[in-house]
Amino acid sequence: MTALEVRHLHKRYGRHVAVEDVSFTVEEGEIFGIIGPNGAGKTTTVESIAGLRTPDSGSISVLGLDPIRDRAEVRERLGVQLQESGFPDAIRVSEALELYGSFYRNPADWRELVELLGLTEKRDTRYQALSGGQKQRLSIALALVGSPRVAILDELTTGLDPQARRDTWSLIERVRDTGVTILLVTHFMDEAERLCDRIAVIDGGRVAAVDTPEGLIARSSPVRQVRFRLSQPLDQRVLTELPDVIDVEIVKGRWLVTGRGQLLSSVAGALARARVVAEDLRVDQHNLDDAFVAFTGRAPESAASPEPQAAPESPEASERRDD
Ligand SMILES: Nc1ncnc2c1ncn2[C@@H]1O[C@H](COP(=O)(O)OP(=O)(O)OP(=O)(O)O)[C@@H](O)[C@H]1O
Repeated sequence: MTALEVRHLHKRYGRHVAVEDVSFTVEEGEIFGIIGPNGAGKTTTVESIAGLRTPDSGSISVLGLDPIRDRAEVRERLGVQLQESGFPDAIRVSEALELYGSFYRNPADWRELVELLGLTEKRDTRYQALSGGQKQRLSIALALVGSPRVAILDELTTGLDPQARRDTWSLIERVRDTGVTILLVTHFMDEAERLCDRIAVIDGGRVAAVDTPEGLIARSSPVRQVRFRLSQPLDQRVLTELPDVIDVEIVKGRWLVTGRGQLLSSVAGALARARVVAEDLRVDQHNLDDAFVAFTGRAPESAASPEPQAAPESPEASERRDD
């Protein structure tokens, strides 16, 4: 079943067009990523899905509901962790979870949530005394406290150290395993590649591509290279005549084979048939950073902000912030 459907979303702030034309669908149970340069319209898109912005045109469906018209129902089914939401310093972890839980018809058992998120020992700790990683985990717990079927996570691991980021990724996979569909906005290509089933690349308020991480990488760069040395001489035609091979070069005894498709297995098969052994074999791997550059013309902005401030929108705070 389709969890989210965005069709031709268009949103402007005054005369400035933030989202020109964005369409995508997210299936239930997916972790769906949104990546793109600063100012591309990612946050405006997810805030529109959450009912915090009113689109100028286009349509949005959240589990078959309209975020503006069916606001109360959508709020019950959609958990939101957005960028730069404030949270009172003195509130304790358990108090925050109980308070937020009280806003929903079917709140999750917050004790189970603190356990899922590794915060059991911090349940009586005040917000101001939590580390960046613990604040982030609390903000995820708060986004999940209403037992949502869909969760929006915006800049999930910005400001976290590498270990805390990896811990958060495992946690998100555990949350998905409980059946929650996740829409993830991220600046980190490693995060998107590791977590997302599919990704939309948004650039200049439009969708540049939607695909699996592997699909985006392959589409952005169908050409691959294999490098190796050979212990015995080999007639170059053994490789140049392979259908996947575009070019073969030998530089200082090192073979460099450029090609498409299943290049590595084609080359390995040909070498095995010729009974020569490749040494020091390397495959030049493209990754999502390369795909990002190919689709947007810019390098990904992955600089983390020093102080994570994320906390989810409370239902009160999430009154529509329309301009
Ligand atoms: N409330 C607002 N009023 C006016 N312009 C806005 C407002 N919010 C965002 N914008 C502008 O709309 C465009 C899209 O912003 P948005 O925050 O959706 O992009 P983004 O892709 O999430 O960017 P980032 O990665 O930097 O968070 C930007 O040019 C931004 O400056």
